[in-house]
Amino acid sequence: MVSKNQNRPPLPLSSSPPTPSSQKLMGDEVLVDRDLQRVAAEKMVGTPINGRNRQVFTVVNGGQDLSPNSAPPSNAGSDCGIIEFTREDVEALLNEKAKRKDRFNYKERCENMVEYIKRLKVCIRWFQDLELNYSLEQERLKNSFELTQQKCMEIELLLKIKEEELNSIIVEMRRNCTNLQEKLIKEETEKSVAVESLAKERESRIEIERSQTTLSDDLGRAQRELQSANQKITSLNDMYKRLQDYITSLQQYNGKLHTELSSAEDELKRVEKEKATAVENLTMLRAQLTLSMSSQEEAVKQKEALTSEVSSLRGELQQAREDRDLNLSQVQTLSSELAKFKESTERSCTELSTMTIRTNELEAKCSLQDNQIKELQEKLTTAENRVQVSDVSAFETRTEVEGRQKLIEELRRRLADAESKLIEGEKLRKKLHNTILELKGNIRVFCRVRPFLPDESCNGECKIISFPTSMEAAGRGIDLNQSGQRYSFTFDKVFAPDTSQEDVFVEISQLVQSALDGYKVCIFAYGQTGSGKTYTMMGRPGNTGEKGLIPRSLEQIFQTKQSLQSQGWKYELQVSMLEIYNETIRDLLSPNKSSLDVTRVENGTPGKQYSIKHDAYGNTYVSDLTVVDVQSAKEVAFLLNQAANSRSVGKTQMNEQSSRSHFVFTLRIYGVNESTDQQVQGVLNLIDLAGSERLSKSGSSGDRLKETQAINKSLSSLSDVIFALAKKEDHVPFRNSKLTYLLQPCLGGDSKTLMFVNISPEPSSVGESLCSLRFASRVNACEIGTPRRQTNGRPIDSRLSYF
Ligand SMILES: Nc1ncnc2c1ncn2[C@@H]1O[C@H](COP(=O)(O)OP(=O)(O)OP(=O)(O)O)[C@@H](O)[C@H]1O
Repeated sequence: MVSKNQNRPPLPLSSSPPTPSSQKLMGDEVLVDRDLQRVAAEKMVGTPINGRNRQVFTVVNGGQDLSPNSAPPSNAGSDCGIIEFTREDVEALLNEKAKRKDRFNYKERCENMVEYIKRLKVCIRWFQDLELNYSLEQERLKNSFELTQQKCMEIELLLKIKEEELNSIIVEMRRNCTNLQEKLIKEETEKSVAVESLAKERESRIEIERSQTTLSDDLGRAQRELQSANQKITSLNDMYKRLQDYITSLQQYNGKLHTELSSAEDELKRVEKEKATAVENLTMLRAQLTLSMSSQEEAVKQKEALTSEVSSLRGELQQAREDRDLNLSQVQTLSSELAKFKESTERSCTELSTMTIRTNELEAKCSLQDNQIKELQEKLTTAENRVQVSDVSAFETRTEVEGRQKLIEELRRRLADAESKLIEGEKLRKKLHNTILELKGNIRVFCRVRPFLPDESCNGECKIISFPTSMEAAGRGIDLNQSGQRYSFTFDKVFAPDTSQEDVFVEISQLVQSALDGYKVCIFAYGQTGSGKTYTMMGRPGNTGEKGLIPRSLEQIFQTKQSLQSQGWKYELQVSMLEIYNETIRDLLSPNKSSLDVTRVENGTPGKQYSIKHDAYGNTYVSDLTVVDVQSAKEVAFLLNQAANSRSVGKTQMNEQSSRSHFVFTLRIYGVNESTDQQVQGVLNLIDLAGSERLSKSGSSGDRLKETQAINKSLSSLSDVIFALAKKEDHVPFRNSKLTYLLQPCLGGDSKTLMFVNISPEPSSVGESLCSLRFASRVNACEIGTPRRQTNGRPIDSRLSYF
């Protein structure tokens, strides 16, 4: 019964209660048997307890089948080896019947019972061990159940989240589904439409097939055209390459110009140095020449004195010779007389002695005269020697003077050469500078400082403006001193207060010439009130020496027009003048004076409203503007006078006659060369802007205040445009004011533009001057593109074209 057999088959699952026979047989032990049987059955084989099967352990233990033989290992009988019981063993033990030979042999019966009890005890111990193992296993399973439950909860939570996610996905998908359904419906409608159109297309296809034949012919023709177009493309490509080469050569030319410029500058420096040395030499030679001239004059004087002395000595000598000859003849006469007397010695001794005395006297006189003659001859020789010496020295001086005169001539020639080279070099420098600027595409800026006016006084201490003298900055730099702080600026040219109107014009004459060559040229003057804008542009009325740029430009244009006639050029010139006053355009040449007053109402409608328009070719039009054909500078002068009388001027704190508007003078030039069939179309715009001062400075009120506000608005629009251009912004606010809209072609590209920034030297204007210089400096840095020459035909209605 007690078995050590491990391979014994496991106890079958059974919950059958102990048979009644065993109950009967066992008597009071039946209870024990039944309990043991139940406990063994329950604990060993997982018999349902309280009707519940312990199947759950199977699940908890990961699907491990909890078969009866999977019972925890038992230690039963560990003190006497491993004793294991099977169900049959236990049942056999419980069902074991007492073997009794003698029913009343209680001893035997007792022994049997003891034996049986022992076995039962072993079995019970086995059961107890088993129970202990089971309780341990139960504990372990409980723990793992809790763990699993926790995991379950987590999984449930995850599942919940997942479910929510899935729900939202489902909602989204449902929405998508609805959309798709809608799309489907739409597609279906489209499809039906498409089907319809397909039918139509089929019909049209038949139609097309019919026309295909025609098209095939066309295709053949088009292919031929394509071939010729391809040829054109090839030739255009060639041209493109040629243009590329041309650009490269232009770039090289530019580089060459740069090197030439630097070499010209070097040459200029060298020539300047040579000039300085030549001038120095010349001064030295001049001094020497004056010295030698004075010494020559002295020598000539000496020579004259000596000559007169020599002639007087010669006279004296002649006299002495004559005396001597006379004396000699007397001596001869006396000698002959002596001979006669000697012959007649006898005749008179007294006479002889007298005669001897006389002869002696005469001989003594003769020898005296001989001595005198000798003396005079000596004197003559000395005088002649001196004359010879002075002649030699005079000759020497003359040759020296001639040599020096030759040297002076040579130096003068070299100086003239150097000066002409200098002028040529300067011209070349200007030309190269112009070319570089044109290539750079910048707006050029000239700065002009006006002199102090008679009613303004300033001693050296309050000098706020100075001009640097260094080689690089000379003529181009200006320094402004504000409360001890120095601000330096450099422009294309800086004109000091003593620069004449003519000198200023010389600098812009080339630009004016460009207008005749077919360029759009725009020159405008910017600066605070009273800084000299009108003086620069128009000059001082009634003083021809102080004519401004506008009259001078026109004179030059008419002169050049005249001289170009011999080359076959014929020009037509048209003038228009307008002003922008309080953001309104006024036609200054309008024969109808009322048109100047835009606020005036005629026949129920207000005065003319001029509008600005730009076409695709960069031409600007001002509707209804008066354009006058002009033939001479005088005619223009007359028109300028007429316009000046119509201008809006007023008195401000800063200027007696202050321009309260922007004045725009336009000269349109249309040129044809009949011999070469060339055409050019240039425009010259000369603009005198209104003063740029702040309200506080202008001391304006009432109408003046309104004017100043309008001026400031348009000038600030101008600066906005300039800054937008400088920053290369996509949007440039040209339309913000009439002025900027009118100037759009000049500021936005195409044209050669020059700005004068006029500066007042007054210390009280230092703030305004600084603002003007800063603005001008930004303008100088502003790139507007490369100017283009306009050589096409005139616009359809050229009389409307403005810029
Ligand atoms: N370079 C100069 N040489 C001599 N006088 C000058 C010079 N520049 C300006 N002036 C004189 O200064 C005064 C003011 O000049 P102007 O009227 O030209 O200034 P403005 O800038 O046009 O002023 P506004 O904006 O008020 O019209 C005038 O009397 C003018 O003759």
